[in-house]
Amino acid sequence: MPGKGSCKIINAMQITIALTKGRILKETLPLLAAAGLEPLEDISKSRKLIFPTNQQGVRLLILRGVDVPTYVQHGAADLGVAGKDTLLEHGVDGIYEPLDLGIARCRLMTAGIQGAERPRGRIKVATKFVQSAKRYYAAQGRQADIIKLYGAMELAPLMDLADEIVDIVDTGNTLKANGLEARDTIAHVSSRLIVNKASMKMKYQPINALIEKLAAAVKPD
Ligand SMILES: Nc1ncnc2c1ncn2[C@@H]1O[C@H](COP(=O)(O)OP(=O)(O)OP(=O)(O)O)[C@@H](O)[C@H]1O
Ligand SMILES: O=P(O)(O)OC[C@H]1O[C@H](OP(=O)(O)OP(=O)(O)O)[C@H](O)[C@@H]1O
Repeated sequence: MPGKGSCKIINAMQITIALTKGRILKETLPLLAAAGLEPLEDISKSRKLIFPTNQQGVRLLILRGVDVPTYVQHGAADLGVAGKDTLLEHGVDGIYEPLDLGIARCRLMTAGIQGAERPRGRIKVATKFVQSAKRYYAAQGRQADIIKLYGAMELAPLMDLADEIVDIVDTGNTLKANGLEARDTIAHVSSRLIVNKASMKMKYQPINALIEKLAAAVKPD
């Protein structure tokens, strides 16, 4: 018969993984499957946010990307998968980043109107990546007024809301379709496995086993 304390031990071994929904989720699920971890139902056909898996005690949370580091930082999830762009914005206090999963690759870049001269003095920059933009322009010695947007950044230079934007670029098609050109690369982005620092200590064995299996599943560059 299990004693009173055994429940705690089982809970301590519960592993919660926060996944970023959308394009990252699509690329994460095959990696998890290769590591032997699969949700018990089709996530794409469900409105649920928590999914048990084929491994007892391991569950998946489906979140917006921006919320994944928050769940992991506070220990509401032990592990997470998030884009490097999101991690650069959020900061990595209380979080380890042990593995580059090599998925959802893109670049965080500055962009502006095709052929337009870049302003010399103070520059207006529209972006949802406020922290990364601030750091980037400061490192360049440029004075920048950062305007926070939540999407469709490409519109900002066209409507004269901003001189430049800081956004994700992959093929460059979105910029081109809107008459913009990519300028400087701020960061190379891919999705990372992140781990709560306390969880890494308390649940070292199962977490490390998962990291090793995922590392083996990651495609080399
Ligand atoms: N065109 C792209 N190619 C490859 N990876 C991308 C691309 N766009 C975004 N990503 C990566 O995927 C992550 C999620 O982007 P996605 O566009 O799916 O969601 P979002 O619009 O940023 O967030 P939400 O849907 O929560 O508002 C980004 O944080 C980035 O790491
Ligand atoms: O260089 P490209 O290949 O065109 O990709 C870049 C675009 O991809 C992302 O948007 P997404 O397609 O995810 O749409 P979103 O606006 O919903 O984020 C990102 O915000 C860029 O707009």
